[in-house]
Amino acid sequence: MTLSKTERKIIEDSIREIKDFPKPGIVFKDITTLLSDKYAFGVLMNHLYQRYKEYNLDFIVGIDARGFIFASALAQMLGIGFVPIRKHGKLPYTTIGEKYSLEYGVDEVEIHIDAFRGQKDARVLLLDDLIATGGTANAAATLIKQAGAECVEACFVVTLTFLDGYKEVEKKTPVYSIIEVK
Ligand SMILES: O=P(O)(O)OC[C@H]1O[C@H](OP(=O)(O)OP(=O)(O)O)[C@H](O)[C@@H]1O
Ligand SMILES: Nc1ncnc2[nH]cnc12
Repeated sequence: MTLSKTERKIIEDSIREIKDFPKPGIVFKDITTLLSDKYAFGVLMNHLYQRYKEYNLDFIVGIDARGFIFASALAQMLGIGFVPIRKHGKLPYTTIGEKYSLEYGVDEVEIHIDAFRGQKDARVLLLDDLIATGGTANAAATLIKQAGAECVEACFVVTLTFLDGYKEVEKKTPVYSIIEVK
């Protein structure tokens, strides 16, 4: 299920760019303007539905916080479960954690140990709004495996291809990007 040039442009044009946020030199891709545009959000979610309905998925995993929006919506459309990967200290039950590098220092994401409800080799899609350095997505893919599931693909609405983050994730799992920023 391919996305037409027109559909891709509708999605691309709906994402606002904020220069120098959160710090000088960063061009922040603001997806709030995509979400509030019912047409663009619909084009995106319909494309994701058409693509992933054939994947025989069991769960969609979303990453805290922007990833939750797309992942939970898609899980409902596909009629399957949603699983959150959260920043350290936010999940209430027993967790597995994975540290990753940021520009300065380290951070950690976590998943509930029973996130996939005991289902052996559950087929999982990892979905996030954006991949930059790949630290977050890499850690998330590791956690999915450690929690006993198979990450069949990692999908990003926006991939910053001028950074190599996505290449690291591709070593573990296929990567699918809607918008590539060169
Ligand atoms: O590829 P990376 O360099 O790891 O960066 C990508 C991550 O950064 C953003 O989340 P952020 O941590 O800013 O959290 P938020 O969704 O709560 O804003 C984005 O939503 C990704 O999850
Ligand atoms: N340029 C960017 N825009 C939005 N979210 C980001 N997360 C990391 N880099 C980002």
